Amino acid sequence: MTQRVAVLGTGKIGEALVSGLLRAGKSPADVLVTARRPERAQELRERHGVEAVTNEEAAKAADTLILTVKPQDMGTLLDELAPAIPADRLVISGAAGVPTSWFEERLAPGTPVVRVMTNTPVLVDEAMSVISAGSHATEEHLLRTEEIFRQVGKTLRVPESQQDAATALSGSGPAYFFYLVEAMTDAGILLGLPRAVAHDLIVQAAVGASVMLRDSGEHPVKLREAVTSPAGTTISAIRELENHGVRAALLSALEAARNRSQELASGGK
Ligand SMILES: NC(=O)C1=CN([C@@H]2O[C@H](COP(=O)(O)OP(=O)(O)OC[C@H]3O[C@@H](n4cnc5c(N)ncnc54)[C@H](OP(=O)(O)O)[C@@H]3O)[C@@H](O)[C@H]2O)C=CC1
Ligand SMILES: O=C(O)[C@@H]1CCC=N1
Repeated sequence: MTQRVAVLGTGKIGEALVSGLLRAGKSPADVLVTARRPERAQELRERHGVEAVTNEEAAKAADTLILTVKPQDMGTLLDELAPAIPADRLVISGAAGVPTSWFEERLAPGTPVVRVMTNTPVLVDEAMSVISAGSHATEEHLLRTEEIFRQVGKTLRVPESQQDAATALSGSGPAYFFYLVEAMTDAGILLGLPRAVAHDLIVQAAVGASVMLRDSGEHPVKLREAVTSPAGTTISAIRELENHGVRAALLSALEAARNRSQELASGGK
């Protein structure tokens, strides 16, 4: 990877990506960042040894521009940036909801745009980055995008029509697991365990279950059945989950996340 990459709007996801690229061996000289507050720019310089520049300077100096501001801030960023972006730059949007056509309408004709939905496991090189091409993005642009995001985990190409669903499952996905761990740790407290013990037990159960899901090749139903003994403890818990409509709640929750992603299509509020 010899090209220069700029991350514009280096917040949580942008910084996680920068740190991942540097961990993977990219030279700090080939990574530019932008921030809207001077103290944030200074923090990024000190933490990562990268150059913090203005959005306009980034657009001139980098071949690949990765936009990681919030969807609601994308309009302001594009107003400032669009006139400064040469049409040969690859523009990658990391924002939820906003379609590639929205960028294409604002950028010079023919500018290649790729939409990527990654997730916070970028921080531990276990991200899933879901990638879709805009109408001017070629195979070369997709390969360049995959090369960047492969440094921090897995990548998957999907048609852009699937991006809002992918955002609901994968972009937001880690939050659901953190929420479950938090709730199950509380349950441990209810059962009289010290918080630290409850936390360690649930986190290790989550890690073990995740590795089995990824590596065993077994369907999750089979894995769950193997835990569920006749007249045992697990089925007693599962009955309560079913009584409380947890499966239905998950269907509704992910549908709501998909719907919210659709609402963000125009940099929604
Ligand atoms: N968090 C997540 O799990 C995921 C987030 N995303 C997407 O990533 C994007 C960023 O999310 P996240 O990292 O959580 O948000 P953050 O608010 O942490 O990061 C956005 C950053 O952009 C900065 N910013 C805003 N406007 C400008 C501008 N005009 N010029 C320069 N910098 C600017 C903000 O500055 P300031 O610090 O001053 O607010 C902030 O630091 C969103 O579009 C989101 O949809 C995608 C996948 C997962
Ligand atoms: O909650 C959000 O809108 C962002 C996008 C996916 C994960 N976090």
